[in-house]
Formats: sequence, structure tokens, C-alpha cells
Amino acid sequence: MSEKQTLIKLVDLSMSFDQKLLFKNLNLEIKQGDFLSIIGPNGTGKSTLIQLMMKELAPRSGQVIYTDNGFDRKKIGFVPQTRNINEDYPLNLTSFVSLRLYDNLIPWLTKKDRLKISTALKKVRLQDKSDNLLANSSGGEQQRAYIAQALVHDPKMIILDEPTNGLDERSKKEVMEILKKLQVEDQVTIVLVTHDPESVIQNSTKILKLNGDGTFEVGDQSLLENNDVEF
Ligand SMILES: Nc1ncnc2c1ncn2[C@@H]1O[C@H](COP(=O)(O)OP(=O)(O)OP(=O)(O)O)[C@@H](O)[C@H]1O
Repeated sequence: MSEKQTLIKLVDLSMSFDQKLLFKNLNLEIKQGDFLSIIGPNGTGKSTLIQLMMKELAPRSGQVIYTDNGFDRKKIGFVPQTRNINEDYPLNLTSFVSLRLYDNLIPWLTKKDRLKISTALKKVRLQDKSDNLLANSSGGEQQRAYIAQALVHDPKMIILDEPTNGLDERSKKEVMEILKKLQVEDQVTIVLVTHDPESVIQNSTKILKLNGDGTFEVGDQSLLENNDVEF
């Protein structure tokens, strides 16, 4: 099998806000097909780190390098922790899935757009609910619609900030199954920020644990076995 391509390289990355040091000299490679879970107690810098990965924030020092030819921010689908559903969004492709899961009456979408939307909805198992309004959907369905929204842009990587937060066990399991399938079958790289041990144990190929004092640990599942891990 050919060596997997590195998509993002974090090189000696350090971040702090005022006097609070989040992490110092963090080095990490995220490769195509990785399932990276970022864990650590509240306020340790997990959301900050994913903002850095998307180059939406500048680090104190160090670099975020997009190493693969053709990989850039546009190839990252982002599923944020919270969002405001604005019913007044213009009906472009990005907002389309968030307004209505699918609507045959929207005339200006091309055939290709429609195919992308229906493929994305199928991947998140919402093809049968495509006419439903987001506002009337369950928490799990909404979360899956947001994943579909990220998928329509053909991402190489999806970054999700606590996507199972507040979901019941069944919905949580379904979201995680969908993400695992995207990683295994489509080689989509998954970067997951989570406080949920089950999600990490069942899915991760790589784990980054932020300790909150500037230190961190990078490893595989054995990182969880050998440590008193706090989620
Ligand atoms: N723009 C900012 N300016 C100043 N401080 C900030 C800023 N953004 C985040 N912080 C602080 O940095 C720390 C890390 O925040 P961050 O949201 O990255 O943590 P987190 O690990 O994602 O937390 P949680 O698990 O609660 O979501 C917190 O103490 C937060 O208050």
C-alpha cells in the first residue's frame, strides 16, 4: 500500500492567550485517512487548535503547513459546535442544506449540485427525510445535515467540534458510525474534538490530549490505557 499523504503539519506550534499558555511546541502530522481525536478538559485549547488548523487564527509561534499538493482550507469541511440558523440566508449551495434538507423546487441548482446534495444526504442517511425542514428535525438529524453540508464541497478533511454534544445514545452512535464510514470507505480525514470517551475509543487512529498546562500527549489508543485520562 502506498504511503499516506500528510495533509497538515503542525510544526513547533505554540499558543497562549494573555498569560494562559495552551500548548507549547506542538508537532503533529495529520495524514489522509486519519481519525484524529482531540481530547482534554474544558478550556485546554481544543477549539483554539482547530481554528489554528484552519488558519483562522494566528499562532503565537510555529507553523501550520498544508503539505499536500492541492490541499487548502477549501478542502476542509467544518462542523462547528454552535451555529445560528438564519432563515434569511441567501439560497446558495452552502446554506441550502441548512435551510431545507432538499427541495426539488429550487430551480437554479445545477444537475451536478443536486447530485452532490443527494449523495451527501445519502452518506449521512437522510435521503428519506430530504424534504424536511431543519427546524423540525431532531438534534441527531440536524447534526447529520451539518455533516452533509460539509460533504457537498468534497472535503479531504472534516473537522468537527463536539458533534455529539447533547445527543441521545442512539443519535450519537449513528453520527459516529457515519464518520467512521467516511474515514474507512472514502478516506476522508476526520478531526474530532470531543469529551466523549466512547467516541474516542471506538474510532480514533490517533489521539491528541491537551493537558491545559502547555503540555500535551500524542499517541494511539494505548494513550488511554496508560493514563488517568480526563475528558
Ligand atoms: N479569542 C480569545 N481571547 C482570549 N482568550 C481566549 C480566546 N479564545 C479562547 N480563549 C481562552 O483560551 C482557553 C481555551 O479555549 P478553547 O475554547 O480553545 O478551549 P476548549 O478546550 O475548546 O474548551 P471546551 O472543551 O470547553 O470547548 C480558554 O480559557 C478560553 O477562555
